[in-house]
Amino acid sequence: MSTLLDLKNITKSFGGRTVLQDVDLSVDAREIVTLIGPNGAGKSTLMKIALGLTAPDSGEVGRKKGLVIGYMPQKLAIDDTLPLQVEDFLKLRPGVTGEAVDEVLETVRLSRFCKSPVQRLSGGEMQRLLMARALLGNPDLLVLDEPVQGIDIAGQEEIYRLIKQTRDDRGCSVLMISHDLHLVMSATDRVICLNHHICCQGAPESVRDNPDYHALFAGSAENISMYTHHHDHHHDSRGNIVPGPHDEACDHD
Ligand SMILES: Nc1ncnc2c1ncn2[C@@H]1O[C@H](COP(=O)(O)OP(=O)(O)OP(=O)(O)O)[C@@H](O)[C@H]1O
Repeated sequence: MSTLLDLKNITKSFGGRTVLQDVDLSVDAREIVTLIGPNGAGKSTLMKIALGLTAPDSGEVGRKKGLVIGYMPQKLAIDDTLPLQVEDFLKLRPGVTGEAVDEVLETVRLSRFCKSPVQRLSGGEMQRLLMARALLGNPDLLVLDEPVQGIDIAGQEEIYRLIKQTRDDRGCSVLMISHDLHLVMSATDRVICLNHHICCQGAPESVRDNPDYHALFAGSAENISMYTHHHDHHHDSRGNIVPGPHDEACDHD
């Protein structure tokens, strides 16, 4: 199986504060990998390092030769007064053909909106349009930064379904950030639970049942009271790793 992305021992600090400590991240061909973790855990920083937008302080970043990446940002602000139809927005990409635009609009199920002003799209439709734009270059790897932020549950389910369908149909890999393990479960092969370092990773079901996941999302993970966990580390108030168990972090035991 070929590996598209291979990051090893990535460490990154900002202003003397360690945001990523010895983090490994790999994405194989046709694999869907989801990064989850609390606010400020370093997810976007790791993604930017993977994309080559930020340099790590140390560690190795390997990308498959000739790798084409399609990036979908969290949000895109478009001036309300700008007269811009959905299909014109996609045609802004240099060298894109009308045929390619029709094809990606079909993929994200927005064909019927091709003449609509982008400002009239709902939150979920706008996210699908951003996904269409990311697909225009026929990427080997689709990188999605919180693709469902601010979208209602039905819209979220649709986008996750679409992501999985896109991988199945196009054979591309996906790396995405999410805050919600429950919703991404059906649309991901591997979940990496990040809080400055990798707390746990694996198939979604194994992460869901992992005590470290429950410790990280204490209070928000479902059925939290059912779990008893024994950590070999905890996090201080700045998120740094401190060896040994922490009674406060285990309040819900
Ligand atoms: N360019 C920067 N300069 C200084 N600090 C930064 C920079 N980029 C990120 N940080 C800090 O690094 C930490 C991790 O940020 P990052 O955006 O990677 O977290 P995240 O897990 O994506 O968070 P969220 O879920 O809130 O988006 C945060 O405390 C952030 O303030």
